[in-house]
Amino acid sequence: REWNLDSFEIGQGLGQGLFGHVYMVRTKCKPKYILALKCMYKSEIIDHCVEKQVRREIEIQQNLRHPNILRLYGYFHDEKRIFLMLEFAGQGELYRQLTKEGSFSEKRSSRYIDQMADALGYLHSKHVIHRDIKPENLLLDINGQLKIADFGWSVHAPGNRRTTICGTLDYLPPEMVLKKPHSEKVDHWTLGVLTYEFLCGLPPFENPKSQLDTKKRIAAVDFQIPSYVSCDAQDLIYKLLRYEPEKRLALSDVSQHRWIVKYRRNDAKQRL
Ligand SMILES: O=C(Cc1cc(-c2ccc3c(-c4nc5ccccc5[nH]4)n[nH]c3c2)n[nH]1)Nc1cccc(F)c1
Repeated sequence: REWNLDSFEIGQGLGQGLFGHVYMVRTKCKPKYILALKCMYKSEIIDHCVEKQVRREIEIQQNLRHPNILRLYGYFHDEKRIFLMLEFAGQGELYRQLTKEGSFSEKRSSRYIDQMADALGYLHSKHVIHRDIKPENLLLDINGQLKIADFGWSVHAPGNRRTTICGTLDYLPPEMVLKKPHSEKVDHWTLGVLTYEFLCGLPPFENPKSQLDTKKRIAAVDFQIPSYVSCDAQDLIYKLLRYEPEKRLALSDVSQHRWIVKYRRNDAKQRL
């Protein structure tokens, strides 16, 4: 069926950034779907020479189906703009909650990492890597389920972006900082950075005053884990933040790690 702007009632703005504004919208005809409509100007995409990436991103995202990856239902365009029909995530940006709460509990962090490992395993099975996963690119649906939304193209209300437009180094593995070839193992490293950040409120190699120092610390895998972090969580972080990509814990082993299983098992118990 043909979608166009007239198919929707436009609601509140959800965020904006480099290439576009995102609005909460509802389909006019029944069944009334709520979704996030992203509007990007063709002129801006052309000015930034990212036309190919946008096409590729649309192509990739349309074929992804996973409970922890934000859906791209479809897209349409008029003479000036491209519109993306994206899944609406009812609890918004995970990053806002992390900033507001400071850090997450071990149980909450463990569940998010479990969901991310599952989503990354799925992406790697489709040979999709480096999804630029950082808290700014993670959304939460109405049930608190994590959704990876690849904001490679931007999308953040001004002010809540923690870093400059050029993006942050905090999540890059040594091989990318040292401009060496990289594999899907970059995502394993990032998972370790995120585990640390959910529990401690800050990424392990951050130095807000010096990007150079952050690079040095990443290349030297120079980080300390605060003692309030449980031994199980520390064990997982040490097994992901390894200099050698092939030594990083496999995603299937992350899902079976005791720090992940112990909270998931409680779920099962509750269901019984
Ligand atoms: O740009 C994105 C990713 C993306 C996702 C979003 C986005 C932003 C916000 C939301 C939200 C949302 N829900 C909220 C609830 C409360 C407060 C804020 C909220 N934002 N739901 N779904 C979203 C989706 N913007 N951009 N994808 C993409 C895909 C293909 C081609 C391309 F160029 C880009």
